[in-house]
Amino acid sequence: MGPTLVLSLPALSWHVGAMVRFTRVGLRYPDPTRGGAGERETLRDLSFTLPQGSFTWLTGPSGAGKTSLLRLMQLAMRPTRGEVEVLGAPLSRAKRSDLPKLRRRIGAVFQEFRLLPYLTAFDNVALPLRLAGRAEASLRPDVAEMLRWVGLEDRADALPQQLSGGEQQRVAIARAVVTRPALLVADEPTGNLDAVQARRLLLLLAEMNRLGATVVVATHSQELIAQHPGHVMRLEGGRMVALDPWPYAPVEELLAAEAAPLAPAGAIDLESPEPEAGWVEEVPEDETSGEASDEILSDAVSASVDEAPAPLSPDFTPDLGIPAEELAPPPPPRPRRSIWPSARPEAGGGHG
Ligand SMILES: Nc1ncnc2c1ncn2[C@@H]1O[C@H](COP(=O)(O)OP(=O)(O)OP(=O)(O)O)[C@@H](O)[C@H]1O
Repeated sequence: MGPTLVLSLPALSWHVGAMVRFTRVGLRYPDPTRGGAGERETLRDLSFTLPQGSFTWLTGPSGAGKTSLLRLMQLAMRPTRGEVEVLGAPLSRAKRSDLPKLRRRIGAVFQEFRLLPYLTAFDNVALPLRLAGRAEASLRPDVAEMLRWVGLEDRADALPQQLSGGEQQRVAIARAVVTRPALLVADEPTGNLDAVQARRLLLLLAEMNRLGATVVVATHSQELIAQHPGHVMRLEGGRMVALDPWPYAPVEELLAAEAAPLAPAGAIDLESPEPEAGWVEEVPEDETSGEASDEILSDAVSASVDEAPAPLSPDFTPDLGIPAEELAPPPPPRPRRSIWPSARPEAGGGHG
């Protein structure tokens, strides 16, 4: 037998491109009682790169800054200092008008589910596809497929208020992934789920990753982390204290970042009213009213669906120790257009 070439997947991933790059990022929330000046930095001096196609667990104690970090990755707010680059676009140079387009390629699941209360589960999941202009006939099977994946096929007609917290969370997850985002960020996505549903969700995230999405999941659950290989980034007090198993930013890059001048807080060149440091442009808590919410939601959750995708792999059977009877079988292959890509986009060389 000839010599075997062993490639480090993280190294390979690095060469195919960065999905997320933070360079000396700091975040300080404005304190309205102090004229907008923040009391303390929530995130401090974060520098790392997440390669395309990687799967990263984000962990750390409550208040460490995990949600804040995910919101920066989702482009829901800008940092107080440093540079955030997502999907190849440096936020400091992005125009405000560019942000919705970028955000459409990012799927996000946060602890507040932000479902539209007047839409059924089906319509909540279908919304980003409709906003992206998908024809009704083609989107219906995809939405049904997603609802099956999250185990809610028989609750498609229920309104959010008729669903349990865990069911609402699963609708939010289905909505985040139905658009096949290039980057998927999830904040405690199993927080309201029982063990079986949590494992099903993990299968879904793993499948998304296998199909090319870069996935970042914040969780307190070491049990969840142990169930799926991924890189582990640990935050404490807004600082990164552990990067396992490989350094996210090459040394040369960190050194270059040290030498480069930092963008001062507030210097980001966005069109129209300059936001305050920690500016947040996101879906409001109260989404009880119509069109305006839809418009905002379109930025928050919709994604372009301009490629002809293939179905979830029918032979997808990751071994997570789940009894077969606990899992509904993955949907059978169908000779139709579906939401899933046939190959990893842009040669994503992930791992996981
Ligand atoms: N909008 C905000 N305004 C002011 N301070 C905030 C805001 N959001 C978060 N913080 C503060 O920033 C710090 C980090 O919060 P964050 O939610 O990012 O942490 P976390 O690690 O996700 O916590 P948890 O695990 O409890 O969800 C906390 O001290 C929190 O109080």
